[in-house]
Amino acid sequence: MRTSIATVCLSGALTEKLTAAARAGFDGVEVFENDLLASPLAPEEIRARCADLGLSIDLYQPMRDIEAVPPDEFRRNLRRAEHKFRLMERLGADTVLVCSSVSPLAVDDDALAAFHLRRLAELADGHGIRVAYEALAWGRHVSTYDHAWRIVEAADHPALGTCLDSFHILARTTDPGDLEGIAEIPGEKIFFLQLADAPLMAMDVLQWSRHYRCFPGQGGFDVAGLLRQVIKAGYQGPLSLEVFNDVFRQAEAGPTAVDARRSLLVLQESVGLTAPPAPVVPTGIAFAELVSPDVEPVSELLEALGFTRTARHRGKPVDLWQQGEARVLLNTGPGARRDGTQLAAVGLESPDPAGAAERAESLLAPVLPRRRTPEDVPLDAVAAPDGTELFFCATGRPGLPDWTTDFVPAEPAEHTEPAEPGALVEPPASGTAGGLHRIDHLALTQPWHQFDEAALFHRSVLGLGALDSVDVADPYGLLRSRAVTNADGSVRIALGVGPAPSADDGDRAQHIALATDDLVTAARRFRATGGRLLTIPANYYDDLAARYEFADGELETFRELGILYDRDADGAFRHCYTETVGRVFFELVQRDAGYRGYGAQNAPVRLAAQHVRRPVR
Ligand SMILES: O=C(O)c1ccc(O)c(O)c1
Ligand SMILES: [Mg+2]
Repeated sequence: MRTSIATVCLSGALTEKLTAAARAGFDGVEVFENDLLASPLAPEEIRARCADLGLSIDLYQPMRDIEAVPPDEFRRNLRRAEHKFRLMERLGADTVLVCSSVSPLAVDDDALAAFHLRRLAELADGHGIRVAYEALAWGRHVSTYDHAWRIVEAADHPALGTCLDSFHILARTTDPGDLEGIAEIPGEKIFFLQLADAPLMAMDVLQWSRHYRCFPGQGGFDVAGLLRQVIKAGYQGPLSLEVFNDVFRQAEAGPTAVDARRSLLVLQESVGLTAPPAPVVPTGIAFAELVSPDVEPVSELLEALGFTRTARHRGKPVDLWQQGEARVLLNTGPGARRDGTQLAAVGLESPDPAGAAERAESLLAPVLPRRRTPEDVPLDAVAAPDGTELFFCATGRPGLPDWTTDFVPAEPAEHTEPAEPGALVEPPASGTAGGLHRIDHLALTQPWHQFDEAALFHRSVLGLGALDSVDVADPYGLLRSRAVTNADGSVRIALGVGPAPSADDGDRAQHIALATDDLVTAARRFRATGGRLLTIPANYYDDLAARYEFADGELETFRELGILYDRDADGAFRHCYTETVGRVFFELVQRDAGYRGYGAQNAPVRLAAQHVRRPVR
């Protein structure tokens, strides 16, 4: 089906919006009246610009407060409509959206509403224009799709149909039975379909609609269930996104348009309209790559954690540090000097790296060059919305490109023969010196305007499942966090976001959580080798003592080492934190098999402790 996007979804001037929509691959747009009014371009010029960009103008909107008003008012409305129809002819738009009236002048009289809409449709017809009547969820007398349809049916004019908007429908009902009436509407009388999702919130519906809509798949509505009914009805028009959202209004139009189109691609797949390459769910974290201009502090930290530098890239200043199954690449190449120490890339162990990349590409993930230098093993990689490079890896699996073959053992120094594929998969002789054996999870703080996009990206592109988002109090704002994981928890990524645009985007913290079976021993070893753990206030431990019972001496040990504790119905979680280098710190975690969380309960205390250690700017 054709895809379309309302100009109100995107930031910027009309021409910027149109360019962004076209670049993201939309077929058409809904032109919002305000965007046209504010544009220096004449309607003919807008029409030409759209044509140049390959965009159709699928809808002009909105027209308000037309129907069921006193005769004088209606006469004025027709005059207004005549103006707009002439404008639409110049624009080359053949469908206009009419919202159900919110005017205090409107009366509760369906027959009158039908009569007025019929008169409007007759006038529109003379200009070759169709009228699509939409029930606003807060309409004065008409606020449901079935009511709007009854009026359209009664008006009985070929140039009059209805517009369905998933927000207005799903904001008013969560009962799938209430959607079944949609399939009863003749498909050709559904003139337009607007799609939006929204987080489930208990608030005034108009405010909810105007500020919190999001793209399908980013909220809590069953947009797919609604779309199935619309398809069942025989609807043939475009799938159009209409999202009013305070964040998207500020964010750059280009990336927002891509996020929007990805959401539609995923929605179309979910109802069986399209069949892109299936997701290939990652089965583990092959490596985390840090780039850093400060080799020494990072190396010292890795050493104190018990990592061993086992290999070096044969062509670049990239070292492989290993401990058990935990692998950290430390890249000190030219790119490293730009932004300080940060987590720049993640290797995801993939059953089918090429298939994973095809899936990602089909969902508009930027594909990265397969080789960083001509000698490198060709690896499939894409960029996540925050710029993190995701490599789809096959570590030591014959027949597939193996990233470890680009590395040669670090010792002895003169040894430069390329290693056999898989040669580095075995833990080095040092084994798990620090008692840490794998990466438990990665935590990536997203740019403030990309949180919803990031969650949708990781779910749809990587096939990970998303947990509910949680709010976490930071001393200087409220953070949101949402984890995405695979089924067995061998891949866990905690996506986070700050409260507002950060003054310095480089502040976005990232961390690597390393798993241990014995946190107390691991923490002691870390300290004994010169590592510094984040200090946690005594008040926290007094509170723990009130909430849980501990074995003799356990709480005192936690207090001494700065270990935080949480539990859910299925198990306990013990964790502590290293100091931060650049944007990056490490977490040491001991997770009982059943525990599913990330210690969010403790995050406010941890965040406050990290602020104490960092100079306030
Ligand atoms: O919030 C509004 O006024 C408004 C306008 C046009 C629409 O299509 C809509 O769904 C809402
Ligand atoms: Mg709408």
